[in-house]
Amino acid sequence: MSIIRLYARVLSLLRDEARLALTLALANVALAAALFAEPVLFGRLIDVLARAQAPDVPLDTRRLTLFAGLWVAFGLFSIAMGVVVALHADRLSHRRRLAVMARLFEHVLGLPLSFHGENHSGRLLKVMLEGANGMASLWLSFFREHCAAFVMLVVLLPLSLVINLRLGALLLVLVLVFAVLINFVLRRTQTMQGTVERYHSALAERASDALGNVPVIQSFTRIEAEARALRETTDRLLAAQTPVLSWWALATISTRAAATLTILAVFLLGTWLHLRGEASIGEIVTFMSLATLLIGRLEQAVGFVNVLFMQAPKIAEFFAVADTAPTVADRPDAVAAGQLSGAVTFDGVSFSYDGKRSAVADVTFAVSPGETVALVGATGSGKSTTLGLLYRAFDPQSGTISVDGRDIRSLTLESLRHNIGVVFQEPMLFARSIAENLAAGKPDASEDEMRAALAKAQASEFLARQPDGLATVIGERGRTLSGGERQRLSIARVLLKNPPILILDEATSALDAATEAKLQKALEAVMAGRTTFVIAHRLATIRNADRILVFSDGRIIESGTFAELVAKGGHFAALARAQFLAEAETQPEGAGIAET
Ligand SMILES: Nc1ncnc2c1ncn2[C@@H]1O[C@H](COP(=O)(O)OP(=O)(O)OP(=O)(O)O)[C@@H](O)[C@H]1O
Repeated sequence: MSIIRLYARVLSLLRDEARLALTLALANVALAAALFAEPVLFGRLIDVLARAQAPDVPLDTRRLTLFAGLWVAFGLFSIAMGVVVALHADRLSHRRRLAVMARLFEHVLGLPLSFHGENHSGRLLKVMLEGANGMASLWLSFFREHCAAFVMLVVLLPLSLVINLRLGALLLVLVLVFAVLINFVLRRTQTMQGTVERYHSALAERASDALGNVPVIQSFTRIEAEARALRETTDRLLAAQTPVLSWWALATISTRAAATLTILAVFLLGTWLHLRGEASIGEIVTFMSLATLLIGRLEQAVGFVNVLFMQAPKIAEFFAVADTAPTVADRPDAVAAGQLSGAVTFDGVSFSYDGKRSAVADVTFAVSPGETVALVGATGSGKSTTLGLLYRAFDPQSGTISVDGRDIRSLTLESLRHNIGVVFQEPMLFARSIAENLAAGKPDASEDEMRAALAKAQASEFLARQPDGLATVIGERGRTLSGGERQRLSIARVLLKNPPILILDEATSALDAATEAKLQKALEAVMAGRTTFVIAHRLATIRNADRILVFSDGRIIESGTFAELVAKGGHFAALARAQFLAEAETQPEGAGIAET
């Protein structure tokens, strides 16, 4: 996207407050006009005074008072306008900054998991904050300085030509020199600044990745290595940034030099014209003031291009995220699902993350409401992906998934997901209070309901240990809790949601045998009357499933009850035998499959 188009898009984001923005722009024009009047009036005053120097010419007090009065009036008007613009421009840009940030935040939350898989949260946070801040600085500078500066340039130049053609031409040459110079520097540095921004994003990603994994860094004694890696990125960033800064420093110095030379040239040319009787002293004074004003505006314009240039890559990244269309979205004719009963059908469903290798291949099965179906198979065989397709974390490339006979793509996403509760492999908790985490399951849940859900999830006793009970804040991703406590909390969360379809993705894997056995009973009570999908590596936990689907390389290779599959003597039977051996070796008196 060219820098001009980018800027136009940034300004177009003010359309929600178009009237205020337009008023501010007009106030800027008025300001520019008022500022222009000052040097002209000053010149006129000098001429009135100069004329009175001649013998027999009295001082024209009427004109003197008129010009002085007008000058005061324009001065006061400029101050008043300036205050109005500064005050409202500030508020407007802050309001819009927060609004675009909030809009992008909502948009990003709705983007598919595949997008989040490819984009680190640290990078996204940086894009959101820096992009919005960059736009705010452009809006602010547009209303505070640049709108007036550009209007003045457009108005000043032709007017100065009208006042004195030759002196005006000098100013025109100056503007052209500025334009050529800035264009040259822009072209030289645009790609470089893009690289700089990529390093900035990499830096944000690397730092937030490290901060999210402090336990690993400390236990693997990686502090020095991580700090070194970060320094390497900052060194690369600096190496890319330095030439850009040098070019812009050169541009600033050159424009300053051109400005000084122009002022000098105006003075010399003006004096020469005056000596030839072709320009009055007032005209020279007017032109000197005009040139100073114009140079001030030109330098502002250069400053603006510089700000725009530095912010452009950040804003471009912001727009790139904002333009990412959710691949999983409501169809225009999608309807609300209402309360589903939970009959689930997969018909020839295939899905690939990268478009090359299938994560799920031609999966077909049907589940009646209230049935419990277990998915087993080697790690990476496609179990989680299959169930992710059910709540439309992604859409399959081929095949159909239906609930209660209705294609899930004909239902609104929100109403479909309302009917499905997921206990994820990683508990995924918020760094908020226990109550707030539970409220994700049921926003209006009462304290009693929360306590009941925690009791069902075998979490009452751990709640009692928390210093502030339900109000206890549990740290980033629930870090202040043990793995088992996190899992019980996430189970309580889904119990509060009370959905007709339940997905338990390794829900009990972090629990000790005794808690797991207790929770298993609680889960069985919860599972009754709901369609439940269970992913479990420990086959003991799925002994009572109505049906077991055995996955290998994304395909279902066997299906049946526990007894049927063991009797069949295939893949599952081998898996079961291996686990009996493993459990017999490590837990001679433990709860092996035979005992549960
Ligand atoms: N977000 C992702 N992007 C790309 N590939 C992925 C993604 N998630 C999973 N995969 C790949 O898809 C395949 C199936 O993964 P999936 O998580 O469904 O397996 P699984 O059977 O649930 O494994 P596990 O038992 O270890 O949880 C794997 O090869 C995995 O590497």
